[in-house]
Amino acid sequence: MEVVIVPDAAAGGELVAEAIVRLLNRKPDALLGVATGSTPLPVYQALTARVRAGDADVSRVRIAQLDEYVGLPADHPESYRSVLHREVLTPLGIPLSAFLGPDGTASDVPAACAAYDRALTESGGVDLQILGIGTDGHIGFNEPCSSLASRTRIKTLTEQTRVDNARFFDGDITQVPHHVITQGIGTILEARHLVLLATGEGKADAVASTVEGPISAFCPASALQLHPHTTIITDEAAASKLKLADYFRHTYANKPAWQGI
Ligand SMILES: N[C@@H]1[C@@H](O)[C@H](O)[C@@H](COP(=O)(O)O)O[C@@H]1O
Repeated sequence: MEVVIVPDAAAGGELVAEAIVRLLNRKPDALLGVATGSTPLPVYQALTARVRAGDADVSRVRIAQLDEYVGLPADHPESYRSVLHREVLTPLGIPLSAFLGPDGTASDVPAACAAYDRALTESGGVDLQILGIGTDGHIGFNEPCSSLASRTRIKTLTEQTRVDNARFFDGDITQVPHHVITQGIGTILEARHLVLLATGEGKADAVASTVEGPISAFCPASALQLHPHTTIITDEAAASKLKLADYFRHTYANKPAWQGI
């Protein structure tokens, strides 16, 4: 697990955009796993700038969704499909035909979950998965005590996550769905490169548990310790509870630039 402490969210966005540019130059039809939430937005902005500057061609890239609310119509502005359309596909000029995601409106949700999990495998697997982290250590919508071997399935949100996400629903928690579809932790761990971003003091405990805590379903993101290629990118505030922060800084400062993340 590599931990990179960056001065601010914009620097983190540029670092991840650079990793995606390198990936696309090596594999133009890469499957890029994207997350919602406010943390990854600087990545999408930096990537859009790099693509517009001609550094990478996204005409063959494919995009995979991490999670989705159950029951929100697909065209609801806060369905994750709509959010990703707005924040990722439209700015990058990627057509919907290149987008893979679960159907949050399906009448048979377990079947929709299994179909999406299968589709990810059949499409060759995710090459680079962008992740945010919840204040309780969730990744995707795998809440604490999710099985570390879980596959894509329906989950129930904790009260804390619904409170955190109410800001996207005019601050009204009653509008935040209780149920979601999320790639499982086992599914997420199949991506070739996992890049988790965390910014702000509110994520400091979750980051410390993820990086330095025991591997435990109580902090779902700690499962990333099992993955051979995980990069954790944090700002100073989110890194503030890491005991090994100086070691991580030293390691990254002495890494050859050609190596990337
Ligand atoms: N399902 C999403 C997660 O994928 C995201 O990581 C988390 C944190 O969001 P933010 O980056 O806005 O703090 O929010 C939601 O719960």
